[in-house]
This record gives sequence, C-alpha cells and structure tokens, in this order.
Amino acid sequence: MVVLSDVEMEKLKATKTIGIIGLGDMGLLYARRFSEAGWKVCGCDREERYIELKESMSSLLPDVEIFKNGFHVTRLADYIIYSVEAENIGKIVSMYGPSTKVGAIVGGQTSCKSSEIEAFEKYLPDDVEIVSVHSLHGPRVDTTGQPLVLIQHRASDESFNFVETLMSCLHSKHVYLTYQEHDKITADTQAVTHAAFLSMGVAWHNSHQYPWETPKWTGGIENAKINISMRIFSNKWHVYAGLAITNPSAHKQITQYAKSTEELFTLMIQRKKDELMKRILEAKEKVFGHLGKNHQLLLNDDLLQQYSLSKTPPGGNQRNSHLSLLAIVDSWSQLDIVPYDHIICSTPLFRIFLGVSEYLFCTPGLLEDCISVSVDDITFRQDDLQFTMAAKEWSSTVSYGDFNLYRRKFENTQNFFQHMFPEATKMGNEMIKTILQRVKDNESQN
Ligand SMILES: NC(=O)C1=CN([C@@H]2O[C@H](COP(=O)(O)OP(=O)(O)OC[C@H]3O[C@@H](n4cnc5c(N)ncnc54)[C@H](OP(=O)(O)O)[C@@H]3O)[C@@H](O)[C@H]2O)C=CC1
Ligand SMILES: O=C(O)C(=O)Cc1ccc(O)cc1
Repeated sequence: MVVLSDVEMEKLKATKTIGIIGLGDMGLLYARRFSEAGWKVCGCDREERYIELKESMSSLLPDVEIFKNGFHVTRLADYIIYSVEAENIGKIVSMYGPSTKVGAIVGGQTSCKSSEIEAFEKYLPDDVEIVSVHSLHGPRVDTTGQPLVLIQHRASDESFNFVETLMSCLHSKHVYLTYQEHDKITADTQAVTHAAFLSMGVAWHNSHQYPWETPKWTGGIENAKINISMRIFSNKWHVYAGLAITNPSAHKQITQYAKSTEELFTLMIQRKKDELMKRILEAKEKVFGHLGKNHQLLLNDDLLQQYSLSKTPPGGNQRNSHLSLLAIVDSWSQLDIVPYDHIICSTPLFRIFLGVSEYLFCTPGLLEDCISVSVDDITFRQDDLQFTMAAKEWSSTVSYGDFNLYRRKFENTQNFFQHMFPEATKMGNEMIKTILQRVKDNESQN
C-alpha cells in the first residue's frame, strides 16, 4: 500500500466526495466509518425510504448527506460504492451508472464480483474507472485486522491509491486480487461454509428440534455449529443467496459438498467402516497432511464449551458422527482445495469451520471415535439423514439459480428459530470475539 503524507490525505478529504448507493447494513457501516474519519460522504437507499432514512440519519450520522436516489449520488461523488443486493446489481447499475460523474471511480460491495464487474463494464461510461472492494465480514464485526479485498480492475495507480487511502480508516488487512481470483476463493471458503450451516438449520427444523434443548448437542463443537447456524439464519437471506447463486464457481463447491455428504452417509448406513475410514484418512492427508507436528490448533472443545445456548448444565458429551465436518474435509479433498491457502482471504465463519474441522481431524483418537460412532451407533442416524437431504436441497436450489425458492426455504427455517436470535447473536458475538482474539494471539506468537 502506498502511504500518503498527512497533507496529501487532507487534500483528498477536502476535495473528494464518497457516495454510497444502498444504505443497508454494510453501506451504513462504511458511511459511518468514512464520515468519522473526516471524509465527505453522501448516499441513498431506495427512493421509497428517502424521508424515513433522511430523518433517522439526521441524528445518527448528521454529516452524511442523504439523497433521494442514486442519480444524485453518481453525479456528485468521486468514488461511488454500490452496496446493494447482488441479485439486483445489474438492474441498479443500469439505472445510475450512465450518469456517473466524468472521471469518477466506481466499485461495489457485493459478495460476488463477476456479476458486479459485468454490470460495471456494460453500463459505466468509458471514462469511469473501476476499483471494487469486499469486506470479508459481517456488519457487526470489528473491521480491524479483517481481510478487505481490493480489486484494481480498470483504474490508474493514482486512483487505486485514493481508494486504498480511503479504506485505510477501516484498519482492515488489504488483500489484492483480480475479480476472478476473488470469486474462486470465496466459492471455496464462504459459499460452502454457508451451505453446511444452512443444512444444519434446515435439518433441525425438519426434525422439529431446537438443538439447545436436546442433550444430544452438548459440547464445544456442537455450540459452534449451533451458534454459527443461528447467526446465518438471523441475517438477510439475499446475502447468502446472492453469494451462492451469482458466483458460478460456488455451484461446483456446493454440489460437491452435497455429494460428499450423501456418499459418506451411504457408507455409514451400509456399515462399510473400512471403506469410510480409508476415504476419510485420504482426505485428512490431503487437507491436513502438510501441518507440522507443532501446529497449534486454532480451536478446541473446552474453549467452546462456555458458549452454550442450553439452560441445563452440560452432562457428558454425546458422541456424534459429525457428518457435516467429515463432508467438508472430504469435499475439499475431492476438489483439491487446501483451505489454508485461502486463510488470508477468509471470513470469521470460515475460520471457525476450518478450526472445528481441524480439531476433529487432528486431535488424536477423535476422528477414529467419530467414524466408529457413525457406523455402530444409530443415535444420529435420523439427524444425518435429515442433514443429507437438506444439503442436497440447498445444492439443487443454488444450481437452479432460483432466488425465490432460496428465499422461501431460508425464511421458512428463519421463522422457526426467530425467537432465539437475540440470545444466539449475543452468544455468537462472544464466541467469535474469543476466537478472533485467539487467532491474533497465535499470529503474534508465530
Ligand atoms: N451482510 C453481510 O454480512 C455482508 C454483505 N455483503 C454484501 O454487501 C451488499 C449489501 O449487503 P447488506 O448491507 O448486508 O444488505 P442490506 O439489504 O442491508 O442493504 C442493501 C440495501 O440496498 C438497498 N437498495 C436496493 N435497491 C436500491 C436502489 N435502487 N438504490 C439504492 N438502494 C437500494 C436495499 O433496500 P431494500 O432492502 O429496500 O431492497 C438495502 O437497504 C450485498 O451485496 C451483500 O452480499 C458483503 C459483505 C458482508
Ligand atoms: O462470515 C461470513 O461468512 C458471513 O456470513 C458474513 C459475510 C457475508 C457475506 C459476505 O460477503 C462477507 C461476510
């Protein structure tokens, strides 16, 4: 990153206006942080929200100028960020893009960059430059130290430096990628992580269970599964739908995840323990084989024990087949993905998923125990069947590209868990805070 002098930075702040189209969760986060850092910020949301938004922002962020629609923003701003639903990026850029101020820079916050860049190339005038961004975390996570992808797609170094200087107030870790690299990596990490936790939620819903009420799901790993699944279902459906459906690389990952789940489950019910063990150990070698003997595990069961939503104190942990975790490692292995290669560009949820899988696979005796349970103990059979069906359903919904079906499925399960979200969010935040602190501590020791 080119570091500008204070004088150069102040000059940019005095002369440039930042525009944000879409003041939802992420747009508001950026507006607040830029404005607090002394940048001139303007923005808009849907025209129908103008009066209400202008009123709420007058007390919340009085320095941010609110406009009726994107035409005003694009005409005025020097850097414009589209922070809207991925599904609608083409339509929205087609409306406001052609009126972009001459010589301005445009970017987006959507989670899939192919569709965003396609829209920019199609609808922006040739004199407009393109620098896109993606904060790899949710709106309520501290931005400090989290990966922030920057894509210098069609822009001079000077313009790129301007955007980077603006972003520096987030104190995130800058990661430089092309849009193609971005989409491949986020498909390998985010999309498949979400598929796993969405499948858990649907499986619990379809078997009418709240996992925190059932002694079956006790222990640290189970807490992580429950808290992350609740965190995803408490968010907006379009974030996950957009990320999975609009990214073509994501379809392959999600399909493989469903396939791995089904194939492993089939080996379990056929009681083909040796075959199952061989396949899992091959996957272990491919995914974790490179870790040295002194590799420090990111997570352990004890660390996660305290983050339980259950009202009853935990008894002994129920042994579980952990189909969801066996399947993720198997699918990474089948697709020749080494998840550690993507760690610089990963979200908190992906790091937790990897940490929990690593714990299961690399703690002596745990994996063998879980494979024995999966074949010999039928306690989780019905849950594993539900999970297998749910993974398959998400995979076909994504591959059909059907946003409406995705929304219906997502919101149906969201309603089932709704009452628990306030508590689950609090617990999930605490859990994530502890884990991120541990990541920092590990990094500073290395
Ligand atoms: N939430 C997250 O964790 C993250 C999300 N992202 C990505 O960032 C983008 C924004 O996500 P997020 O902020 O969570 O979603 P939100 O739904 O909170 O924000 C999107 C906003 O854009 C508004 N909008 C829709 N059409 C227009 C329009 N024509 N003009 C102006 N505003 C419009 C929406 O209004 P309405 O609701 O009325 O449609 C909504 O307020 C998405 O693409 C998402 O994938 C990236 C990183 C993290
Ligand atoms: O950490 C996760 O995976 C989240 O669920 C939050 C999230 C959602 C969408 C993004 O594009 C980036 C982060």
